[in-house]
Amino acid sequence: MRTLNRNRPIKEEEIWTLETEISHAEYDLGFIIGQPPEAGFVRRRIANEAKMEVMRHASTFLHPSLANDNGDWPAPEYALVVLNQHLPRFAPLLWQRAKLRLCADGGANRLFDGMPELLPDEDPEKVRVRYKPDVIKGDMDSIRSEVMSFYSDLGVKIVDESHDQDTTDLHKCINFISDCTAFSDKANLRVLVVGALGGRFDHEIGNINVLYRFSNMHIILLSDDCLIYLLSKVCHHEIHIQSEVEGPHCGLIPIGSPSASTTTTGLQWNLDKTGMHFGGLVSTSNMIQDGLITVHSDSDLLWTITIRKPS
Ligand SMILES: Nc1ncnc2c1ncn2[C@@H]1O[C@H](COP(=O)(O)OP(=O)(O)OP(=O)(O)O)[C@@H](O)[C@H]1O
Ligand SMILES: Cc1ncc(C[n+]2csc(CCO)c2C)c(N)n1
Repeated sequence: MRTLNRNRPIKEEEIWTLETEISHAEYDLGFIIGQPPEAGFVRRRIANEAKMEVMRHASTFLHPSLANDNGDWPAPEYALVVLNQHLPRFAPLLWQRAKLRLCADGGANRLFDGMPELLPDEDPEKVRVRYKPDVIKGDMDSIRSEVMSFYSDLGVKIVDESHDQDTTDLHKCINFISDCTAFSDKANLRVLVVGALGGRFDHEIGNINVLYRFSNMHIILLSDDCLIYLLSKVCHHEIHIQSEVEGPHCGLIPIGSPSASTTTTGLQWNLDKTGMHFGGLVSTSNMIQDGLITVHSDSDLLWTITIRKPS
């Protein structure tokens, strides 16, 4: 291979040749055994893709008996954030699974009012004491005073950040979880956010923005009807469908930036190195066809899937 003379500018055709030589070297090293000898830069991309990590996703937290069953992979740990919207019917299940529980400001009202409604056979006061959050955090303009007093009397940590009017209450809660040392391995932490979808569109977009702002964390936004999370372009993704609790409708949305190439398997309408952008193709009303969905893309994508209603 030639060496470059760094004292003179490199011409475009020379870069191309250099790329091809690098690709040949990688090809010879066996990164891409079996690939046809196409143009060098194509081989190099394939080589890079072959080295990408696979991230595995499974909504076992919604399954009544499977919360920690993640196959051969390490069991996930959960944190729960309750937002200021109607509490979903599966909130008690997620609560039981979570190691850390937060309410974002008015989310505390929803917990206070909603848990006794979801458990109507029990004494409301006992339910409220049992479902006591670890932290209530936000700018505190929505929590009712009696709710604040009730939880502070129980020793709940209350973090008033009313001085910050530039980040949302959800953002403030995720900051708390991000700084929390209670989790042994943040890579196995899943942050479940209930009440995140439906309702006010600006809030929904603010919640989705938090997925991008904290793209190094695994945050799952939930409503009664569906869940969404971000599939980062730096990994290949395996989504293990929990068909008793989720599906069949799903979508892949290039919300942050367009994708020039996305490839999927396991869907009714798969993509094969297909581009997606707003104003062009976005994958909505797609359907699960297989228990395993794979996705790889040159762009971050939102994955969404419906949550089944109890029959
Ligand atoms: N209608 C809604 N749709 C989606 N998310 C919501 C909705 N209402 C509230 N939230 C979420 O719950 C969090 C707490 O909401 P709350 O009503 O207590 O405060 P807010 O003053 O409306 O929100 P913020 O202070 O974050 O702007 C919000 O940060 C947001 O993430
Ligand atoms: C450009 C811009 N738009 C809106 C807000 C207002 N805002 C954003 S997040 C938030 C919630 C605080 O809990 C509020 C009031 C801002 N600061 N900057």
